[in-house]
Amino acid sequence: MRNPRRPSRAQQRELARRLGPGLHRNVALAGQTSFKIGGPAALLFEATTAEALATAVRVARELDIDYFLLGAGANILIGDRGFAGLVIANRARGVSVRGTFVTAASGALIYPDVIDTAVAHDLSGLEHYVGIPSTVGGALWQNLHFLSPAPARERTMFIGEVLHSADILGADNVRRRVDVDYFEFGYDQSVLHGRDDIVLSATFELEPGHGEALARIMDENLRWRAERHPPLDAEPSAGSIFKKIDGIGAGRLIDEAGLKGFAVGDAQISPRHANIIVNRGAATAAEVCALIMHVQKRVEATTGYWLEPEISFVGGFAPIKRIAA
Ligand SMILES: NC(=O)C1=CN([C@@H]2O[C@H](COP(=O)(O)OP(=O)(O)OC[C@H]3O[C@@H](n4cnc5c(N)ncnc54)[C@H](OP(=O)(O)O)[C@@H]3O)[C@@H](O)[C@H]2O)C=CC1
Ligand SMILES: C=C(O[C@H]1[C@H](O)[C@@H](CO)O[C@H](OP(=O)(O)OP(=O)(O)OC[C@H]2O[C@@H](n3ccc(=O)[nH]c3=O)[C@H](O)[C@@H]2O)[C@@H]1NC(C)=O)C(=O)O
Repeated sequence: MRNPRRPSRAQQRELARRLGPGLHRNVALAGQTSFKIGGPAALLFEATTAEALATAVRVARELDIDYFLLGAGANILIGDRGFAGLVIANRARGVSVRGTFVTAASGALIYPDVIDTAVAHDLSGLEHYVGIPSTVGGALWQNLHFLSPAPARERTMFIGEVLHSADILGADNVRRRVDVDYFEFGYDQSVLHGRDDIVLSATFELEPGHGEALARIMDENLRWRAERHPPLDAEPSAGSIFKKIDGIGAGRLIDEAGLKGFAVGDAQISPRHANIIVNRGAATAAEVCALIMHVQKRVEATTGYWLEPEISFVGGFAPIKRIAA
């Protein structure tokens, strides 16, 4: 994304008039991301319903104000200079059940909001994604995935497999209902990457399940994550930093390059998982970027592969100090 522009006074006045309460100025963003990094938002609007979310996006577009839609902030790095435009924080979290269909507002957390509701109704299909920080909108954006249940764990399961339909605000500012095919899901991929559509709510079609079997899958998956990933509460991160290449995990390549534990300031390649950068306390976005560039060069030199970041970079970034190779 290009550096966002600061809205003029006239744009800010009109925005405040049309959005009313819920619009705040100069809001710290670091605490609203899983990385705990990044400067402030010049303007932030809290959307607590799908209607408020649609209105905020529509108004920002009509007033030509740069905006960013913030989900759980689990897959982004916000620059140290923050976001000079409007951040729309998606806090629309309602979830409802009708038969085997679960409908959730796009700001609902996959876990616990949606999974706990589904499991309480003995519905199966979403329990695989337990413990992953993501809103429903973020999950559709990236086609959230996890391994199939133990012991086989023979394939990757995708949230697109259980999506029935979604309500979106199209890039043309028109609300419509679309079915699963609209999203053109792939691995870490959906139509949303290339189109300015906003997911307002999603409906999942699940299967009747059994409480014990669902609980077993959730326990095993939580244990799998706890054994491999640094704990988010103690070691803030944005999950996997780099994409897989030709089915090869970036973690393996970074590990082979001998970079586990390597740090730039407080940004460190997790000693536990080489594809995760952890914030040891006061890491800046500039340090994370310097570390990312260092990893790219070292991995290319040792393996021939060029790693592409999997996370999104949001807002304004201070100049990055290069690390000597
Ligand atoms: N598999 C795993 O173990 C893990 C996976 N993740 C992934 O990280 C993401 C975390 O989601 P979350 O924290 O909520 O997202 P974020 O707040 O991190 O935003 C990430 C991107 O999602 C897009 N987005 C968010 N909400 C919507 C929406 N309602 N409609 C359209 N696009 C939206 C935005 O794209 P844009 O800029 O185009 O508006 C944004 O750039 C998920 O995709 C999840 O799959 C994260 C950690 C671990
Ligand atoms: C954590 C995320 O998603 C995760 C998701 O939770 C799990 C389970 O489905 O599969 C992927 O992780 P992953 O652990 O397979 O990540 P990769 O970095 O690709 O590493 C996998 C490979 O590297 C090896 N590996 C990993 C870490 C390490 O320190 N050393 C090492 O050798 C593993 O043994 C494995 O062979 C997703 N990551 C990506 C980039 O696809 C995320 O998106 O943020």
